[in-house]
Amino acid sequence: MDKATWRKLALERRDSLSPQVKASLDASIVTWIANLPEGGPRVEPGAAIAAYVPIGSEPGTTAMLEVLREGGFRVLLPKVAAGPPAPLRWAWYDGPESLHEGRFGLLEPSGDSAAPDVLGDAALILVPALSVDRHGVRLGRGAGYYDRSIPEVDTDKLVAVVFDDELVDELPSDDFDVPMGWSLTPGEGFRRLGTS
Ligand SMILES: Nc1nc2c(c(=O)[nH]1)N(C=O)[C@@H](CNc1ccc(C(=O)N[C@@H](CCC(=O)O)C(=O)O)cc1)CN2
Ligand SMILES: Nc1ncnc2c1ncn2[C@@H]1O[C@H](COP(=O)(O)OP(=O)(O)OP(=O)(O)O)[C@@H](O)[C@H]1O
Repeated sequence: MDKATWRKLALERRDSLSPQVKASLDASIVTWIANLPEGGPRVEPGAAIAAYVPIGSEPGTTAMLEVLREGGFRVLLPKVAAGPPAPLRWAWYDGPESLHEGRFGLLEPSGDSAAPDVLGDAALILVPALSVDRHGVRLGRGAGYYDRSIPEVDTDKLVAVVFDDELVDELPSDDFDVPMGWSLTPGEGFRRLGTS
């Protein structure tokens, strides 16, 4: 099965989740994040953590940004620039009222973008994904934004956030795919990838 077919199937499955089931799965994801670093990657108090603003059927809610802030972490969020796919820009999260709609219906911080290399300061990067496999291969939305943004980042800092049935044995991969070191799912929490 090619990436496009995997993507289509994952999106169809996500769209078929009832609002109640989705809300309960999202709440579990928020709890795992609120309990960091328990059971997950090492992060020091006050560290910068890059996250994303979940929209539509994506796993999680903005509550995960709030619990990170309440936990004393500084939160970076991606901003998509105009034009063809390019490395993501990053800005600091400053509360729900500071988010506004950007490209593709995404919610982004309204503040100025930080320096392009600010991602290097992040202790952890929560990466939105449609699926991830046990070797760390991530399936995203297909524009290559994250692959362009994180090539230099340590694998141990990269966490693909997916629903449990989206953690699979093997996905098709390309040379430019940046491997993830962890998955985060509602049922299993943080799990290391790529060790087998
Ligand atoms: N919440 C969230 N934020 C994120 C991502 C994500 O997957 N989720 N990204 C993960 O990379 C980046 C944005 N990547 C995206 C890539 C493609 C499309 C997309 O829907 N493309 C459609 C065109 C839709 C339109 O033109 O309105 C397409 O290509 O068919 C959206 C976002 C950065 N921020
Ligand atoms: N580092 C890179 N530099 C330039 N182009 C890239 C890079 N990484 C990926 N691409 C291009 O991006 C396109 C999409 O890649 P892929 O299907 O892996 O996206 P994805 O990781 O699923 O998407 P996203 O990161 O937006 O969620 C490919 O056509 C590929 O050529």
